Amino acid sequence: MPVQMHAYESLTQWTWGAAVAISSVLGRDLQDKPRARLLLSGGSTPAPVYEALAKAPLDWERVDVALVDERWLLPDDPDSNSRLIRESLLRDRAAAARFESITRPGRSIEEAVSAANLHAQTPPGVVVLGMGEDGHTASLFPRMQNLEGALQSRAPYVAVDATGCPGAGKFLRRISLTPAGLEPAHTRLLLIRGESKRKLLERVLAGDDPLEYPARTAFLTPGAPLHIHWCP
Ligand SMILES: O=C1O[C@H](COP(=O)(O)O)[C@@H](O)[C@H](O)[C@H]1O
Repeated sequence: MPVQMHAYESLTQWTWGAAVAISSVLGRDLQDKPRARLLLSGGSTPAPVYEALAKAPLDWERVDVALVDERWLLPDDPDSNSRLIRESLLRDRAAAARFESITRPGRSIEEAVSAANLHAQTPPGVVVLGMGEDGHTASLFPRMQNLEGALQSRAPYVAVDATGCPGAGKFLRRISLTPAGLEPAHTRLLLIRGESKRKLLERVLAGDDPLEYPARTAFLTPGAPLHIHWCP
């Protein structure tokens, strides 16, 4: 299985280990190409890594930062993934990066998906994924209506309706990266913390049905190996 586990003893080691891993790949991309493209997840886990990454001595003006997924909220909403990334990453040196929010005032959800798909014509370099306690990744939730359609979509982003999925909380309408959007990335990371996610990860890695645990798309989708960064 194309999975590499990076287990750390502490939150500090995890934070810096993951941040250094991301920044070294971005640095290599910037040596080879005019611009580097980084896709980031939101949620409650990755902020410390983004804060550490913001200090990396990169030519951030040449880095495009975009979202793996977004809740159907305006980009300034405190619960939006955009806001999380603005506050945790787009500061210090990384303040110079170019950020693409998916949602915008006046944009319909269809327009937001089209805009995300337009941007996705430039393939991502690095994709940072998360995993919820229910085994979702991006905004692909177990038992979500038309999950199969999202998993098989040829579009990099789709709109989803997570009605009936407890893991989505009160954020039911969302826009999500699909496996087709993940596939072209040359580097994939999964950032997780805590014992319960470690146990869940064992179950996720032990099977091959993405409908049961959509987080399996992180390693089942053809392409780059998955680097899992975990700490207690
Ligand atoms: O809703 C979301 O959840 C996942 C996992 O989040 P976490 O709070 O369990 O770390 C996240 O990766 C995704 O971007 C977000 O929209």
